Amino acid sequence: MRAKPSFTAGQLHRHTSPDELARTTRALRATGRKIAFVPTMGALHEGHRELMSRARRIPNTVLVVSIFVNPLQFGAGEDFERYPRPLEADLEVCAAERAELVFTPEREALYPDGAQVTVHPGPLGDELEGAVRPGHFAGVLTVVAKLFNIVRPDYALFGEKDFQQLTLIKKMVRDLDMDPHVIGIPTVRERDGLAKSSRNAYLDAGQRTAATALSAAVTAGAYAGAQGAQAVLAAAEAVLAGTPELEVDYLALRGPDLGPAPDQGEARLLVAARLGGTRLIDNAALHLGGGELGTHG
Ligand SMILES: Nc1ncnc2c1ncn2[C@@H]1O[C@H](COP(=O)(O)OP(=O)(O)OP(=O)(O)O)[C@@H](O)[C@H]1O
Ligand SMILES: CC(C)(CO)[C@@H](O)C(=O)[O-]
Ligand code: BAL
Repeated sequence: MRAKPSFTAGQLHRHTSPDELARTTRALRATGRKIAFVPTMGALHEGHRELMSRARRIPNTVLVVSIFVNPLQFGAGEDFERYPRPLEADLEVCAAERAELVFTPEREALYPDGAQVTVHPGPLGDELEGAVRPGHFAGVLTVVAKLFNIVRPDYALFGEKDFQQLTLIKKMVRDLDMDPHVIGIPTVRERDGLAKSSRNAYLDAGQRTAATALSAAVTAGAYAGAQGAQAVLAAAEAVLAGTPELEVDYLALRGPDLGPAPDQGEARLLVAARLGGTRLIDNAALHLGGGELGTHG
């Protein structure tokens, strides 16, 4: 018989084995505690801390954080190799945020046979981020589905910074009848508006200044919402045009679930751009038409 996993409430426990983590979360659920899960790729910053802090505030929950740089979601020539992996500092952040379980699997533990069976994200997976990063969302949904099966969370928290990812995870949970309640958390920003992101560490001083144009563009677009779609795009484009260092991959106005934008009502403005070898994304919620001011999510 397998030993019962040892667990001391209030302490951080690190697991690298999927089986061991699954047994621990199962045992915790049997004691009546709920599981709140924050999946990450590490290099933890204030955005991740906000997800953890929100998770912790759900009553009677154990906070589980995963740290795994998922090779399946990186394309050839992307930054898988150089992605920052400051594990010791990350474990300190998890402890400071009072996580009780942190999962840091090796690649072989999650993909013992490679990844032959994967999750197909459907048409939205080929649009926006998916058009620029083919296969990215199949990689994201596959690892998230695996992590959900291992952790069996009651709640799973994701950032709105990666809005298309959040939308597709909600869709996967609905379409594949999964259990977790998916919670989206608004984007945490630097004082000048730049969305916090692990990839901001790649930026040199000049690029860091230029990077503020992404949030400035979606904010300008959001505030033009009352004048309609054309005005939104024109306002955002004007900001982007003022920062020629940015190579824009897309600026797109969509509905709140990333379908076509409505003539009036809730919408999302999304942008992606490259600065040298660094790719950044941002987005904002807005209200189209009706004379109301847009909001910045
Ligand atoms: N600024 C932020 N505000 C809120 N949530 C965030 C923020 N940045 C990342 N997250 C969320 O944290 C989770 C883990 O993201 P990840 O580890 O990829 O961090 P990241 O900073 O987005 O990294 P990257 O630079 O690779 O995009 C995701 O749900 C993501 O949306
Ligand atoms: C959800 C995720 C942890 C899957 O690898 C990743 O895409 C991320 O960090 O946003
Ligand atoms: N935060 C999204 C993960 C990625 O860009 O690969």
